[in-house]
Amino acid sequence: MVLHIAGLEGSSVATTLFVAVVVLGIVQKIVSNHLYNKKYKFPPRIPGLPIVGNTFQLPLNQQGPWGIVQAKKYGEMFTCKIGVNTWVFLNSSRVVNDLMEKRSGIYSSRANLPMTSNIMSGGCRVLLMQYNERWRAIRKIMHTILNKTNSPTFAPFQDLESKHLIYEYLHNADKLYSANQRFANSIIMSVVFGKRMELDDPKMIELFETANEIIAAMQPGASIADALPILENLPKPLQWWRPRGEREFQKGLRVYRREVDELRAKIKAGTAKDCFPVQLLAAPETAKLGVTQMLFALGSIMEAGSDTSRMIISQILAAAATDGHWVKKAQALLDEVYGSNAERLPEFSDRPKLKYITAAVKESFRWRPIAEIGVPHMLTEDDEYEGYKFPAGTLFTWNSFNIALDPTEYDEPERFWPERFMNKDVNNVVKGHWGFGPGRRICSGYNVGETNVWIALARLLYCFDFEEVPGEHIDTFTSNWSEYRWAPFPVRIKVRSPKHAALIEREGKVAVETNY
Ligand code: HEM
Repeated sequence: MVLHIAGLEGSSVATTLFVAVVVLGIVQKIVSNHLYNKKYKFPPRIPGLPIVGNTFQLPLNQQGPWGIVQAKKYGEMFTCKIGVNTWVFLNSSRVVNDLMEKRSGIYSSRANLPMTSNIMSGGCRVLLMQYNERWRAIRKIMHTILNKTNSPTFAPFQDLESKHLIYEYLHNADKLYSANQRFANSIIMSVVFGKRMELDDPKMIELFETANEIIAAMQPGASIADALPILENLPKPLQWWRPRGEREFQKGLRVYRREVDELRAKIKAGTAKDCFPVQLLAAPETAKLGVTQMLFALGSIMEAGSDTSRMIISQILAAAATDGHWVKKAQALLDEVYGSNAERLPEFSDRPKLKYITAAVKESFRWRPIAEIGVPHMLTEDDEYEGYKFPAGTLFTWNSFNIALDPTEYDEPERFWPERFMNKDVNNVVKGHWGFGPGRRICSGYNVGETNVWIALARLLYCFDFEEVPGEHIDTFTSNWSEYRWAPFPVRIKVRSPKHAALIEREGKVAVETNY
């Protein structure tokens, strides 16, 4: 027997080891499941298959509509099993508020993702980190860049880039998806690295590719190692998913490091000001956390800061083209403040007079949430709620699409209807919707995201009308907002008058020609 094993090919040994690990895992799971079911009590479960549970029932795309169907069937909460994890979906604001918001001290960690977090991100991507000291240190650093008191740092870049944006809409309307990307990316690159981005810049495309790789890998069932973390105990050479993960990690690191190196070279040549990354990399925290961690912190800001704002702007265009009633109202208000003969562009300083625009921006965070079924948070201690008993390690997510489109939560929820946010909380960016997530894991960049979208929307609506292309209806439930290589939907854009066109030329040209 010993001789026989010694004589086997390497691949047979791998298979034997793999089968042994899986069988051991299954036996262990059956025993622990029995004890677990006796001790804990969960909301209704979606029936699934043995071992894999509901892993392959959750679609990779269009998860929002799936979440709605399940919530209709099972009520305010339901449970499913994805990989080895138990997920509880929270389907109303009431339960999200009670658990993920009010008890966020214990509802704020993340699942163990051996592939996506440990290998592809080297454990350094803030979005995927467990709730621990490292996460706190990185959130603190991000806060110093992204907090509201830093708005004056962002405002001049948002002003410049949104002028550039309307210029692109006037001259390159067929590439507006690319213009939206450039706008969002260039703001964050200007603040963090002191440089602007060009339309279709290959470096920007590479950044979007890195971000998209991670989002795809995070989807439940996308990676066997994340679905069955026990596989991470296999010897490294037998982890067949590892080389791909390590390649992705190196690619991300190269993309982030390139920006820092470029900046350092400019500083050495005296062509750039000292700015945030250089101070950060020289700071004592960096020595503690390591250079790779700091590069990933900067990378996360670049990725998260660009992708989200451009998707929301895309959604607003779709909302404007498919339902013009709110556009007319917004344009009437903009005309009241700036005149209908296009003498000057909307400005941040007029925000108090433009509450309807602020409400429209809030509505864009609610309307078709980009994190369709939320982003799961892991419970770190056993907890009890309304007769249920949850063990530490359970994942909780806010069923975002379902809540946003539930008529018991919002009147006429399918409509893009800014009026719903015309109340005393209009200026509270996060109140009244879950677009930025709940509790302590709430999006770090919501102030920057909100102001990006605000200035873009005010200027786009003042200057342009948006219409559907005849015969090509935009389906706002199924459009792929994350598409960055081509337009996610067809839309017709018309400048409102020759005077508006002249204003865009005047202001936009200067912006396009500004270089630093
Ligand atoms: C404009 C629209 C934006 C939307 C709709 C959005 C949405 C979200 C959501 C849903 C999460 C997950 C929250 C959770 O797990 O509870 C998140 C996390 C995050 N967002 Fe945003 N975001 C936006 C803009 C931004 C911007 C502009 C930045 C940075 C410049 C940013 C940086 C981050 C980071 C770093 C995290 C990870 C937080 C953590 O896990 O601790 N986001 N965002």
